[in-house]
Amino acid sequence: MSQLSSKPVLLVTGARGMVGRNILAHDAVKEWQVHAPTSSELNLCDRGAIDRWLDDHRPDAIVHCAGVVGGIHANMAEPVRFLADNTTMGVNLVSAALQAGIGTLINLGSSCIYPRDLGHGLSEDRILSGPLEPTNEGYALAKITTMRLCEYAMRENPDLNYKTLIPCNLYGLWDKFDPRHSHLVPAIIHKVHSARQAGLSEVEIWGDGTARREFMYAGDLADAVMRAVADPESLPATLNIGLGQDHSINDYYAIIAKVIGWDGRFTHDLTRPVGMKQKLLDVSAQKAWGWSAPTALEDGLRATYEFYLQEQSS
Ligand SMILES: NC(=O)C1=CN([C@@H]2O[C@H](COP(=O)(O)OP(=O)(O)OC[C@H]3O[C@@H](n4cnc5c(N)ncnc54)[C@H](OP(=O)(O)O)[C@@H]3O)[C@@H](O)[C@H]2O)C=CC1
Ligand SMILES: C[C@H]1O[C@H](OP(=O)(O)OP(=O)(O)OC[C@H]2O[C@@H](n3cnc4c(=O)[nH]c(N)nc43)[C@H](O)[C@@H]2O)[C@@H](O)[C@@H](O)C1=O
Repeated sequence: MSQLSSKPVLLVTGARGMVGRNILAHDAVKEWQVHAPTSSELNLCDRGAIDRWLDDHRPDAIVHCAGVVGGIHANMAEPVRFLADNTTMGVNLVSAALQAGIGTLINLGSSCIYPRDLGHGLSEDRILSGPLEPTNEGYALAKITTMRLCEYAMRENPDLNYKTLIPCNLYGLWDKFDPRHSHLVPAIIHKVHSARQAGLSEVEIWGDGTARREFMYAGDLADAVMRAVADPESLPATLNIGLGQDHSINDYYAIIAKVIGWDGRFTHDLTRPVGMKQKLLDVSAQKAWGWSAPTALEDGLRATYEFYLQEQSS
């Protein structure tokens, strides 16, 4: 507990990113004295910098949102960086937290850590039960390494709460709309909006559009994270955070076109990578934890498009 205030001290890494900014916008942060250093203020690839930061600020809890993150195109373009930087950040932070005696760390995994061929019913016990999806294998290996390090730390010291939340795909305010880095939803928003502005009647879909994805509103994940960090004892070591339902890529394009008000046609570029055909999380453990995501897809998409328009006009 910091001497300056009666509130517990919380470190949020990656706080300038989509999940981090949604966490900072969450009402529950007022219960904490929050520190949200940028990567230039605290480079998680520098273990010494983390040791010094933790010694100076003595946080009571850490939420780890930092990472090299991007869609299928970004993962395929930079496998070395996705593996090396994400592994280094995760191992540095968990090891430094251990050494500094930090009791609570909420780590963010990703549904891409599941075997590529399971499709649905992805329950936490299925991790490492089969080969990974090649298009994001490096990123998945980094996520699995950090998750396992948290579990091993708790095995050695049962008083620790180093817990991993495994979110499905995410979209929302402060997402990345640059096609070089974006995931599906921000990519569709950018492409369909640009087509409407340019008076184009066609938008191209990568692949045949039959792959399926489970996209959760990032503001809802932030709610799950803030509940987790306030009561880490209530969590299992690893917990899926998902919706329990998914849509096809074609559906996402059609729904977003309706939200934007564009009624053109779609074409399919079959030369583009499609990644996992499906990765629908099993949310039984999440239900037992007593949480579910409240935001309906169309409402979340509308809020995200409004944010995109504001960003475009600023
Ligand atoms: N987006 C998604 O669909 C999903 C994301 N996740 C996970 O959620 C977490 C957050 O993702 P998201 O918000 O989308 O990611 P973003 O790319 O939006 O944000 C990641 C942040 O990480 C920070 N960062 C990168 N490198 C370093 C470094 N060396 N040292 C310190 N900070 C660094 C960046 O900070 P700065 O801006 O200061 O450089 C950046 O803001 C990640 O762990 C991701 O794997 C899980 C499932 C789905
Ligand atoms: C979040 C999680 O999952 C990520 O993997 P992903 O789900 O495959 O990422 P994605 O959102 O970029 O693609 C979703 C699907 O959509 C199709 N698709 C169609 N048209 C566009 C399009 O225009 N852009 C993109 N990006 N995809 C498109 C695309 O072909 C694919 O089938 C990891 O990178 C990693 O970040 C991770 O942990």
